[in-house]
Amino acid sequence: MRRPGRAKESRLTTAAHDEPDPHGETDPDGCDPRSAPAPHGKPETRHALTVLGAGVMGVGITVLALGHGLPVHLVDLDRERLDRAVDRIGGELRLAELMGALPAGTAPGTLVTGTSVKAAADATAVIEAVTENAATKAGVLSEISAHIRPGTPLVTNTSSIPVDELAGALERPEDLVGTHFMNPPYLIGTAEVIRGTRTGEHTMAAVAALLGALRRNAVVVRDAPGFVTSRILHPMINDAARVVEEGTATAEAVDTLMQGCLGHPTGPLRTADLIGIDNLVDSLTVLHERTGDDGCRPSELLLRLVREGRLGRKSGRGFYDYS
Ligand SMILES: NC(=O)c1ccc[n+]([C@@H]2O[C@H](COP(=O)([O-])OP(=O)(O)OC[C@H]3O[C@@H](n4cnc5c(N)ncnc54)[C@H](O)[C@@H]3O)[C@@H](O)[C@H]2O)c1
Repeated sequence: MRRPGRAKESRLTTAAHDEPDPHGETDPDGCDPRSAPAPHGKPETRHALTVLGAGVMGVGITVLALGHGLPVHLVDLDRERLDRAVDRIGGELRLAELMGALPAGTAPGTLVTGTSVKAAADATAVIEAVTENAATKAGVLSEISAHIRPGTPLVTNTSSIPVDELAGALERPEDLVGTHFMNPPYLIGTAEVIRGTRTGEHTMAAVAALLGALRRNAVVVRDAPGFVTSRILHPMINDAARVVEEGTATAEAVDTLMQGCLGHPTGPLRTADLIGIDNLVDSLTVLHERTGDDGCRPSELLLRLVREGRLGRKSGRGFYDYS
């Protein structure tokens, strides 16, 4: 039951911008976060997230966390994207609440946005959801690890890049784990957790505690390109696009058959539009480069849609028109 006195429309309690730290190295209390002791034994019970990347997944993960009462510091390079993200987060929080996807009676967490990772010093976990590019991710993970306490879990939400590959860029590879939230994270109750060969026990315990606080069901898998879900789903969507490209059927016919005959919830091409076709092409490229599987080479149709700016729901048009 909802707590008395809390307005329904006030799920997004605060949307503030952080201030750049003029000294660059220390937190607001003047403590160097890197000298704090590493947490051992029990995982954190207090959660405060830093989410990197205010795109499709950064927004969705932020909604999930705020809706479960966790404070979030959302970081993106692009100030305009952050401003748009704040509007989308407000709308998606209301939608998630209407759909009964959030725990009733939980006061929403506080949202702060900013363009610098330095303000992440107090985070109990960092979730990275930046563009699916190994060099970009390695750079941003390595940068933020210098500003957080050793032992703070660094969670990459990569679709396909092996966790071990990203861990190679870090001084503390034991702090890195993969958690592949699906889109939208607040509606999909199961998350794939990828344990790299160097992921530490403390990180596994901390990510389990975090997913517990977010009421997600975790399935732990071994590290590999695309893990389980992307390794299966993304080549299947690529094949669906090839069927359209070859003129065998329209996108609508492919989706109707996959829904009606095979029980796919939306059809693979509607899923492509939900994922974002640019992100799908990036993920397929990662898979193709790392597995050599020709089924993962992005189809000409997907590449053309990206060239034309038809990125799916996020741009208003992909296989379908959302205008
Ligand atoms: N879209 C999906 O359905 C889906 C599902 C599961 C996992 N993923 C993965 O989640 C990650 C994010 O995907 P998305 O769809 O949200 O992408 P997106 O393109 O919508 O957003 C990426 C965001 O990252 C920001 N960014 C890029 N470099 C940055 C940096 N150095 N620091 C801070 N921000 C930076 C960009 O400005 C952009 O706002 C990718 O790794 C993707 O593969 C996506």
